[in-house]
Amino acid sequence: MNNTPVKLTTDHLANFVGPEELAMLQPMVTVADQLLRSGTGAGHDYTDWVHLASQFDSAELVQIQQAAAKIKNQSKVLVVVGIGGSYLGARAVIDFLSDYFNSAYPDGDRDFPQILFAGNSISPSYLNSLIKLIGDRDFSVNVISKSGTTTEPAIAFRVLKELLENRYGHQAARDRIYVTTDANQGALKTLADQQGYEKFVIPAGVGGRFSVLTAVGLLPIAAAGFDIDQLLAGAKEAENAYRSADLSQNPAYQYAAYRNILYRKGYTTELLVNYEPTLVQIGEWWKQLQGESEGKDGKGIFTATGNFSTDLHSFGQYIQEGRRNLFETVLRVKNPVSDLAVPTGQAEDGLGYLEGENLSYVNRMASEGTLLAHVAGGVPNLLVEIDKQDEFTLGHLLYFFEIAVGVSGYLNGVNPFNQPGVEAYKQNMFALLNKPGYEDLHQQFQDQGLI
Ligand SMILES: O=P(O)(O)OC[C@H]1O[C@](O)(CO)[C@@H](O)[C@@H]1O
Repeated sequence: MNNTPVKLTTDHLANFVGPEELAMLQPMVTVADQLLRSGTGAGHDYTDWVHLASQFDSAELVQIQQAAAKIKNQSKVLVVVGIGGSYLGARAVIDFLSDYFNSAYPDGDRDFPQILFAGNSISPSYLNSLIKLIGDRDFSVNVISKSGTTTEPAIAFRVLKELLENRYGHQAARDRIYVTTDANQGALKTLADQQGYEKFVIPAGVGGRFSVLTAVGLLPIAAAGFDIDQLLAGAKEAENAYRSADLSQNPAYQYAAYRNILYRKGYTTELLVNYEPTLVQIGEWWKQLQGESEGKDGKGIFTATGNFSTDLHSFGQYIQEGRRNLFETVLRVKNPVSDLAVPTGQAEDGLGYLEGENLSYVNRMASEGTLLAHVAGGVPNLLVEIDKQDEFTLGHLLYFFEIAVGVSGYLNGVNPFNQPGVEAYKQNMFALLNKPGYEDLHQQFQDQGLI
């Protein structure tokens, strides 16, 4: 267990959680584990992600690799169209593994297509800017939607499809469109069948927020030039590492259990904190994973992110001295991708004490200092440390959070695999837009003078 590339440290909880409290949760964790793994818990139809990596269909993997190679040959840009779980995982992985300014380099300096994301908002300015950025470069589109009916990606896809067809003609445009959707249903599936687009399947038993290790994430990640075999290998190792229901043997379950203990003590907001901007999108992925899985039935930890040390200069004051309902999970990279020393011989700036020190060391001391200050200020801290930023480690880390939230949801007595609350805004939006089928609500809004 100690050799895993993801390490959970809970020492800093000593002031907040008694030594016996974790053990007291063991019976509940055992039940939650059984619910999850035996397929008898609420939402059990959506738990196929538990064994995705170890049971991945090798023929599908080949299809993904071939499509990625084809995209590389045909295009300088791949636009990934999707929202929520249909883009957050790919974006998180690609950001985590990429050079910071990869996207800003000229095409000639990039070995793989530039990956752009669309359909994750309804902003017309964003879409116009994206089209401007594509310019006259060759591009392909991977449209991803499990339901095949989500409004945001559907609009973006319609726009980009038209752009492709205008540029390449109807026939050649088809060859640049890759569809990832449900195997049997949805408007996108129907369209893909009619038009003969290359199709990838989101397994029925895997919800959007758990789909990063399906074609949803793997095709864009492979197209960006990253090693999806290693990503899956890391997740597969994690399947094994976190299979025990025994809390003392399972750090992912410990994470779930400590969160539950803290939540019941009134620590109702969790910040996932990073000290490396390449982790920002991991935080975005994690927010959906946790938020949609746990925030229901009037319950659940509210999840947010802290991008440090940047945010220490914005809401750091609140964390240190504001309302005491926060806890932090610090996600730290032990060995950064590259290092840089503070230059020597410049006396005036007051940095003499740092001369020659590596920034990784300074960054680590910033994280240690912050952790000590926040704990002293009444903010419980958990630490999740990863060795390095590579595909294998990331695959392991993604699974760590997934399996933890599955158990965590059951511990809190909710169905971790549905998201009924997301429909509320959609209903209102459809009624306001006068979508067929929403006439009654449209009328109500009209009567209230809202439209
Ligand atoms: O893949 P789809 O069906 O377009 O859904 C995108 C996202 O929208 C949600 O269904 C919420 O509406 C998420 O759960 C999901 O990840």
